[in-house]
Amino acid sequence: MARNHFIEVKNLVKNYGTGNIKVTAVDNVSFYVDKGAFIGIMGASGSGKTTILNILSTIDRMSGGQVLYDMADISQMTEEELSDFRQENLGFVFQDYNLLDTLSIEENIMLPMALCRHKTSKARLKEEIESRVKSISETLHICDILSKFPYEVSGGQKQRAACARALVNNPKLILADEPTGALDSNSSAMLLHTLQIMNRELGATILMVTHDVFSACYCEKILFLNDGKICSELERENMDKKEYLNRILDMQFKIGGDDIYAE
Ligand SMILES: Nc1ncnc2c1ncn2[C@@H]1O[C@H](COP(=O)(O)OP(=O)(O)OP(=O)(O)O)[C@@H](O)[C@H]1O
Repeated sequence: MARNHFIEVKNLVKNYGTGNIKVTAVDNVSFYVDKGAFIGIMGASGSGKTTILNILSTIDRMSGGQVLYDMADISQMTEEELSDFRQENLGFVFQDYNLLDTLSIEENIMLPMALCRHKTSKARLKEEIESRVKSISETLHICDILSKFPYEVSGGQKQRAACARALVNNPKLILADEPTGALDSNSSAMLLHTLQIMNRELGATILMVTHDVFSACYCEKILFLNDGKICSELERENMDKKEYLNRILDMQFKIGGDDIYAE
């Protein structure tokens, strides 16, 4: 069944600085993300991956072009509208988890819902929050650590808690920036599996920046960036994992993405 374009990025430009010190971090980039897709962005350091993610997350403003979410142009929104938009539509997973050490895991997960300006009554909101935290924690297998504090749990558990927090508001889009960057291989695999559950079972659209080919294998499509431009795209289609992995490695080698072939 055909899916709707959920995000449309049209001729996106981002410049930092001015005059002689102007850096074009994103140079006329266009792409789309379908509802329910799991898309990866890869490219060498400095190629503009995080800048694109920051613009899509509305944290950073674009210099030119358009970003449409379900046809709504975010460049036309006021700060207040952007803040509501973020809270209602987006979930974030970063490399460094961003959990607050003074709150328990459960309180960390609840935070976005508590901050959301809900129209429901306080009693109803409490009920809603508790049932949502319970169901997400079950899905992500973290029920047994809810009362602990972030410093009392492992990196992988922290990252799953961060995923739960990203998902608690039922966001339409999860933006993940190097989510496995600080994890060992077991925790990485668990986190990627978690993202897959978010995508397949909970219906979230995912856009993930990664340097890691094994993480990229989880994406149905990968955009490769070079010097602020999309230089190539790769879709998994019917490829098996090994073939997909090899194609990603080849593409990285071609664009000089990482020193994976270095001696
Ligand atoms: N706030 C800023 N001010 C000036 N230049 C910036 C700023 N942020 C990013 N840049 C520049 O924009 C370019 C793209 O940076 P960006 O962080 O998006 O790359 P990246 O692909 O995410 O890199 P990495 O993989 O190392 O995180 C780089 O040349 C970077 O130096």
